[in-house]
Amino acid sequence: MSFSSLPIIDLKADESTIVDSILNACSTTGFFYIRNHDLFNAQQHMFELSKEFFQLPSDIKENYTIRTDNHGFIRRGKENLDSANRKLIDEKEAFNIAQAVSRDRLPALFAESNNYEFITKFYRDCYDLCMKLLVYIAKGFDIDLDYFTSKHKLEIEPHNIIRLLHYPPVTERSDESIRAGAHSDYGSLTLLFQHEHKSGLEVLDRSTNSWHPVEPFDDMIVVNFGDAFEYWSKGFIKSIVHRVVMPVVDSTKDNERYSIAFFCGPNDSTLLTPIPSKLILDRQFEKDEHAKHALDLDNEHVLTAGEHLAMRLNKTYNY
Ligand SMILES: O=C(O)CCC(=O)C(=O)O
Ligand SMILES: [Fe+2]
Repeated sequence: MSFSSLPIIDLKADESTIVDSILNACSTTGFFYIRNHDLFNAQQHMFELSKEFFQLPSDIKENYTIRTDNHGFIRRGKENLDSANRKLIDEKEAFNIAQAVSRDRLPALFAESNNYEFITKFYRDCYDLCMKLLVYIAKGFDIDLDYFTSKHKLEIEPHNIIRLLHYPPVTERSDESIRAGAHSDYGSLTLLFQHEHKSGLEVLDRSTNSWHPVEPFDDMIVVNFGDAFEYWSKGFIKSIVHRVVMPVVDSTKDNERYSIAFFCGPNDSTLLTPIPSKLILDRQFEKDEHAKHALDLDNEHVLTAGEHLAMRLNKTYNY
């Protein structure tokens, strides 16, 4: 398994194969594809809704501007995912849908009964898939099977976000912009749905400082680990740095891109302390440049997932 051919995990394989291959992905790339999931039709419908939403006039979209609860619309130019590089502006717009948000915080398109019901079900399916993966990961680390799932309780305060992303067409390429700046995700797991085979996503191999493209297979979900796992595993699992680069401009090819991310995050009070696994018992946390920048490792006080999330969001948005 390597960055030039990211691991593919087949959810229809037998359990021990899945557990072994996820553990292998954990210790190598931190990014993998999953195949044979049941979300393809739902994902296509979610993309249709997303396209309809982003076609609305800006003033309507801006009625739902993001607030500190991380729910709402993020206009083009508002977000800078690479908080270490303030000059690069992200050429994208996004809509974050917080779980269990009240209907009046949703645009009419998403609040409409059938669509609301559909989005609620899509949410639940993405959450359930993440919980399934968390059980496999716990098995791989030989710890209690509910070790991770018990930190993602829906009835406390769910920290899951569906994020619809739209990267508008590009007619001129500029070195001053990027589609999504280099960053790691802040929670535990991310599911990323790609669409119409539009590429641009790249992952960083932190050991060699080299970028590798992630091929867009629409029928496979890309999964990556977020910062919580780097803390929990003392860096055995890396929260992988990724970005979306500008497309090559070719007037014969449409380069508009849509993607959808499902960010799964632990409950606020979850401690970011090492998991009780023999696999990492004697491990020393490697503090490379990214870990120093994104994680608060020199602090004596043990961070909670809520504190970490607040710190990362503050660096990303200026509300
Ligand atoms: O659009 C993509 O492919 C990636 C988006 C992403 O990494 C993010 O929003 O965190
Ligand atoms: Fe990301």
